[in-house]
Amino acid sequence: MSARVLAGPPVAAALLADAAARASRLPTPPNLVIVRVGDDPASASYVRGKSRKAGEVGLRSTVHALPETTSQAQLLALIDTLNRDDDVNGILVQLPLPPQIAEAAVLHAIDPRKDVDGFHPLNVGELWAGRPALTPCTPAGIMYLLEHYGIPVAGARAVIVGRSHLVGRPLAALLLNADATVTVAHSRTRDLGAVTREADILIAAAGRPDLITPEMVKPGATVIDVGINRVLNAEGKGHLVGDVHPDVAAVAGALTLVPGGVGPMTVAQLLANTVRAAELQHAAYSDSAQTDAAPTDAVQTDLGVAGELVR
Ligand SMILES: Nc1nc(=O)c2c([nH]1)NC[C@@H]1CN(c3ccc(C(=O)N[C@@H](CCC(=O)O)C(=O)O)cc3)C=[N+]21
Repeated sequence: MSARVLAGPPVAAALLADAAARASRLPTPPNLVIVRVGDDPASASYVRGKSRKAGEVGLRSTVHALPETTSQAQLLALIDTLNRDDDVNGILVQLPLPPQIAEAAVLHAIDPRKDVDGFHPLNVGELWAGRPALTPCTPAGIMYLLEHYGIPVAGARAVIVGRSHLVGRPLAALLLNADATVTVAHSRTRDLGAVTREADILIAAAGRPDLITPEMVKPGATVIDVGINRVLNAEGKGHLVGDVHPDVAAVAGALTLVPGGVGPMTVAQLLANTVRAAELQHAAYSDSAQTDAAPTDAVQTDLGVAGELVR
């Protein structure tokens, strides 16, 4: 292997340390609520990881594990309760959802100020308008990783393979906002290799093992592997592989591995987003407490109320 390995865990640790420091400056530890529907073991395992990390950096977190048979109305009712609860700063509904629940209805229902996944259409729109507030965790984590390792983005040719709402689309917006020249390729792209060979930064986010082979990579390029594919090895044991063939390491200048690359960044960014959401909520409340405060004798009362709501 000749490529430099862009390891995720140490960078995730830096992001988490920053989130923990910011959390400690808030009047109360930020509170993340994770909702998971059904019993997909992978989902359960990711959610456990997110919740454990939250505790490690001084955040509060609660997991609601709902049965596979949960109706859309039941899930929307829970989201409504969480939206109204001032003690909840962030809400994440783990995807995918069972077929009786329309994903779009759920993502529309989450209060955009508590949308730590950045999937609400308001946050998606702000991102594409270049005014991001809460941005999707995997793409934001990738941007942090690139910056941490000093990979130049402005002016670079970036090619993303995959156009999902979780990764490909929002990452295209973030790279564009950071002045890259962005191409989004997908399953219908003609001559994929010709497109990917243009990339200074190649992002594989298609969910297909070994999709990116060495001849598809420009020598010296940075390759970011977002694939999370569970495959069986010769002994029938399950393990995790990305979308990038291992031999790409001989051609690329730098690359991430799976596991140990983008995954840990996703979790760290989720907690950073939760702290960000809490900061924005507290700031919005202090602003309105200042502007709404009536002069003279009413001030004391308003501050008292503020003190109570902010906790
Ligand atoms: N609303 C929502 N938001 C998400 O952010 C979201 C989601 N739904 N659904 C599923 C995907 C997947 N995802 C991962 C998070 C961490 C790792 C991770 O930590 N991976 C470790 C290995 C974990 C292992 O060994 O299983 C690594 O790559 O090193 C992977 C995948 C978040 N997702």
